[in-house]
Amino acid sequence: MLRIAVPNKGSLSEPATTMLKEAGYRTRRTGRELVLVDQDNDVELFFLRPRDIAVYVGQGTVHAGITGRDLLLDSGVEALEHLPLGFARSTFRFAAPAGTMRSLEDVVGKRVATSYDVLVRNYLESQGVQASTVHLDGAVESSVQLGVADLIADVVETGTTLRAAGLEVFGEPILSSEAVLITTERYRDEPSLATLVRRLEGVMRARSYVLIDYDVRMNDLHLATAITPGLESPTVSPLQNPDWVAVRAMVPRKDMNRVMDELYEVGARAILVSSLLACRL
Ligand SMILES: Nc1ncnc2c1ncn2[C@@H]1O[C@H](COP(=O)(O)OP(=O)(O)OP(=O)(O)O)[C@@H](O)[C@H]1O
Ligand SMILES: O=P(O)(O)OC[C@H]1O[C@H](OP(=O)(O)OP(=O)(O)O)[C@H](O)[C@@H]1O
Ligand SMILES: [Mg+2]
Repeated sequence: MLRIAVPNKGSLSEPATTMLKEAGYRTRRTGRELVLVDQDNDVELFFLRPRDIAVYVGQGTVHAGITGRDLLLDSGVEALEHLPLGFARSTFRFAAPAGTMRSLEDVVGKRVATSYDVLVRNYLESQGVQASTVHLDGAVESSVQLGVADLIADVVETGTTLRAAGLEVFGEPILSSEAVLITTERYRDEPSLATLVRRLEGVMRARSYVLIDYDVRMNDLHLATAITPGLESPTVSPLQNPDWVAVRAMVPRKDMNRVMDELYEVGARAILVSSLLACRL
């Protein structure tokens, strides 16, 4: 039975559970359930702290897990990033009181507060910068004002937390992070893991594509299908009126409105867009 570690708290927890649910797995009924056996899918889900997931996976006690790329790198564990999952996207950055620091050179000899000490120390070392780190569990943004550090290195999504603390990012991003499915060399080729991966990929595809249907005059078909080439080739079906055909194709969700405008321009009508529930391509 495939054992999968799932974040039980924090920013990763809810989207990870939603994604597994969309991939057809059972979800826990209460936040207190620690283990869930999903007999139908032959998997066991372990709800663990996001920070600990790389450790469990690295030890081989679970076959795979969902965590953040930043947490994986900070764990120092030799687990593999198997599949990026496209949610909980963030950057990991240095920040200091507005206007005080511009580049990495300004970090030399300073105290950097962070919850990700290993990640930060490795980065500083790779850049040849000598500085010390101060470990804090969270709310790192307050550390400068409270005098325990000169700058911070932390997760930044919208930047709202930084601004509220009077801080400003500087220098290059240390890392771009998102949720990732991790495993180890030992289990990477397990068939049951491949099934999980295919299902998660199916969810991501279903989220990033929409299905578009429209009718178009036979004479304009080549113009319309050039706009919606689909993945392999669009489906073209006859209509009762022999001058018209119906077309169905997949379109990237982000392009949906532009594609509808362009189709309308070339004479397509009855343009319908629907969401996909799941897909296997
Ligand atoms: N605002 C955010 N936007 C996107 N991802 C985030 C955000 N905050 C944290 N993350 C991601 O969540 C993971 C951190 O997990 P963590 O358990 O620390 O979540 P959390 O929301 O910080 O919860 P808590 O602080 O309550 O433990 C990291 O991969 C991090 O990049
Ligand atoms: O750029 P923003 O959109 O403001 O998001 C980034 C903030 O979100 C996370 O904090 P969280 O709420 O998890 O609190 P924590 O510091 O206690 O982990 C992260 O540690 C940043 O503080
Ligand atoms: Mg946090």
